[in-house]
Amino acid sequence: MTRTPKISLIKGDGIGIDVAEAALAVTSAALKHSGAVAPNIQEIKAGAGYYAETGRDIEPDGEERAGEADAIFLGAIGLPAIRHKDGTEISPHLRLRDRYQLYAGIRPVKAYPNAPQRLADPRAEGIDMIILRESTEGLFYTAAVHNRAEIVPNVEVRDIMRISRATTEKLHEFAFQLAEKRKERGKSGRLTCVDKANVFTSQAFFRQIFDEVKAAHPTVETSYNYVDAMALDLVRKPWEFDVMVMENMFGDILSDLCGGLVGGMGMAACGEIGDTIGLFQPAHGSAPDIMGQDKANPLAAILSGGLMLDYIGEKTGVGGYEDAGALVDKAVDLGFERNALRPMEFGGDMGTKAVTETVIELLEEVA
Ligand SMILES: NC(=O)C1=CN([C@@H]2O[C@H](COP(=O)(O)OP(=O)(O)OC[C@H]3O[C@@H](n4cnc5c(N)ncnc54)[C@H](O)[C@@H]3O)[C@@H](O)[C@H]2O)C=CC1
Ligand SMILES: CC(C)CC(=O)C(=O)O
Repeated sequence: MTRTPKISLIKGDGIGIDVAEAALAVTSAALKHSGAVAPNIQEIKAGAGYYAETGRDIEPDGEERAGEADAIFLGAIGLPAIRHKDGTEISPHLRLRDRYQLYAGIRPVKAYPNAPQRLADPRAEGIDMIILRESTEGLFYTAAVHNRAEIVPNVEVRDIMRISRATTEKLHEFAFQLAEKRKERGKSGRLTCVDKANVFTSQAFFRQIFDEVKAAHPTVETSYNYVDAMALDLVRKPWEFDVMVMENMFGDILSDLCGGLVGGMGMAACGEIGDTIGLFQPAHGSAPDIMGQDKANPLAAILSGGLMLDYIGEKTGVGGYEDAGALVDKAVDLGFERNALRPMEFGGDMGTKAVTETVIELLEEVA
């Protein structure tokens, strides 16, 4: 008998709540079209709003329960007005990344027709690449939520850039396999190691492990870029890149730059994969400047939902999930081709609900 996949749902704060609901509506419609069994969804309360009410950033046992599912879906967490005494924000999702070792943060960057290309060069229309952001260590290793920084109150604070062999080997292996898969699908499959190996020993170690893993993947075309030059190249010739692998903080920053290249953060999907579970969320935050106004672009969340269906299908073998993930991508592709998806985020006339309803209608056509 087919088992029922389980999803842990954390809606979070601000527009995170709206886009998570949009992603659930779309994924549930896609699963119906592919004839798959509906997942069992268990909601977990967490976030800045929850902290303001209860003094906890996630409900009791929430971290453990999140990990009992096949996948976690998260809207966004944080509200700048709600902070800890040390000035940092509420971010229990960083503990989830750490606890479940979600080391491979996949962030697709794709230019769609009729969405704004921020670069005048016509080659920008072909942007289709992936940022692979290590998501458990690097400079986030001492994120305040982990309580690992070296602090001399009011005198000095040291955050640490941690690059471990165990995590970095897995990350680079994932990167090479991803590059190979993309080459099979007709992309260039070129893999760029983005680091700061000219200055930091930790980053030279990151590159050393890249070279070691490369030896087992001789057919993958590789290159190196220092992170500062990478920022330059993402503006002057992003079409030359396919998969870029980097430590956590570099990936955090460059993925916003890449979101900007293809329209805005409402286009920036994300899947954070570990050995036993994956967490899927849009790469953006709670966008307090537009929350409660039906202005958020839900497509980053919807595309992240598509990534989640694909992941659950591959992980559990339950029928219809991978097909449903592909349907979500097809519906979004068709919507942009036809100019039927016009999010307010880039000057369109469609709010969160209208974009979501349109994707659901398009699913009927592509199914
Ligand atoms: N993974 C997460 O949960 C993240 C949470 N945050 C938190 O979110 C809060 C706001 O952070 P910001 O730095 O303002 O980043 P943000 O990503 O929430 O917003 C940056 C800009 O992009 C716009 N934007 C973001 N998503 C959008 C969407 N789907 N549709 C249309 N416009 C969108 C916002 O309106 C804003 O102008 C903070 O509390 C921050 O800590 C920030 C980034 C990631
Ligand atoms: C608010 C942060 C915890 C979110 C962030 O920057 C991230 O996605 O890593």
